[in-house]
Amino acid sequence: MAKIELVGLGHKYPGNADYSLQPQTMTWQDGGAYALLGPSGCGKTTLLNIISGLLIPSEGQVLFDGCDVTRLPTEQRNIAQVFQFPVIYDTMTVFDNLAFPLRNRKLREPEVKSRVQEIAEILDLTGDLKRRAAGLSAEEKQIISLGRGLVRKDVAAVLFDEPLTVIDPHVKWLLRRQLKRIHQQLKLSLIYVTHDQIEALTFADQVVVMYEGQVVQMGTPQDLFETPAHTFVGHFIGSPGMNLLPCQLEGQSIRLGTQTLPIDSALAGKLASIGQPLTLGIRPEFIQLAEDGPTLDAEVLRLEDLGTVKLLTAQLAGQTIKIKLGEHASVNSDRVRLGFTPARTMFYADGRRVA
Ligand SMILES: Nc1ncnc2c1ncn2[C@@H]1O[C@H](COP(=O)(O)OP(=O)(O)OP(=O)(O)O)[C@@H](O)[C@H]1O
Repeated sequence: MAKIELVGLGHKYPGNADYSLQPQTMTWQDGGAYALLGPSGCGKTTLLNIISGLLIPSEGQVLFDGCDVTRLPTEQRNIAQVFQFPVIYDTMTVFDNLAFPLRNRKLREPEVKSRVQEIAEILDLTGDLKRRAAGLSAEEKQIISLGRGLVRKDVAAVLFDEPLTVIDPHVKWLLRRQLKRIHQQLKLSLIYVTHDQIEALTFADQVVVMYEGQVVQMGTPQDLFETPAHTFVGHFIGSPGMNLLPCQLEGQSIRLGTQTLPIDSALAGKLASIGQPLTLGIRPEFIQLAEDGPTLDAEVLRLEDLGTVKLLTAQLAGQTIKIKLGEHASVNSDRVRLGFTPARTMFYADGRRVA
């Protein structure tokens, strides 16, 4: 396993004026389970291909444990890859498919056997080891592809590119949990590309969120939920995402339309130094119906019962705002007073969190 460093790494495809990957520097720790998450076109595949060696970046370097591998071909990087669709040998048995990467590295047969058995057990393939791969479904073949990716202990990293695309939703859920267990047991460095936030949040210790060619936040699922570093993270993570409301600083208060919300003097001082248009960000989970204390008045648009929670949609300062309430909450008027939890109220300027 290796520590992976990206140093001033950026990429422009030939003929493109703009960066598909904005120049950036970051470190991916040895043994970490990382998910690379972002919408279509944000640059995930470009970054993964640079790490795997399929693409040479137009600038910057990739280091594996301090060694510059930027221009090394994939075969010389000592990585394993799992793609969207199965890559296995139909004529071989499941055992031989799993053993292939180990035999290729000239491991001794007793070691091959014990490692294949270990992986087969985790992926629930023990009963299938003697079967020929040709007779298996696409889903079963993809599980073997996962096993082939995970079977070597000596790889710098295992890279997954949307590996569960062909898998049925129920099995997907089980596999995500198994992958997490494999990571805990085997301590492999895993990088998992996905555009699905549930997949990223259940699999990874660290989620790397990409937006318009930039990593806008690398953090635990809890960090992304509680302190989004960018409005995109606030909006993209969570269901529904963070409420984002344009606002102005006015002395010791925040102005939202015709209403004001008092803030403490340290925060006011910090925001005064920003000198740019501000956006207040608050998750639907951190707004309450309030009777006293600082509140904001909002017009009720609708209240939906989602089973374990109720979702209130309201209008505040010309903006639609979402509030998650308890399952027994009721709203008996067309106006409500809302309290914002101060510690969960974030401020952004030009997309970035400033307080
Ligand atoms: N070979 C290429 N030549 C020119 N531009 C490219 C090439 N490959 C990707 N791009 C552009 O680079 C940007 C990032 O693409 P990339 O495929 O890395 O995004 P992605 O996040 O992986 O998207 P998806 O989830 O759809 O695969 C996009 O604007 C895309 O159009």
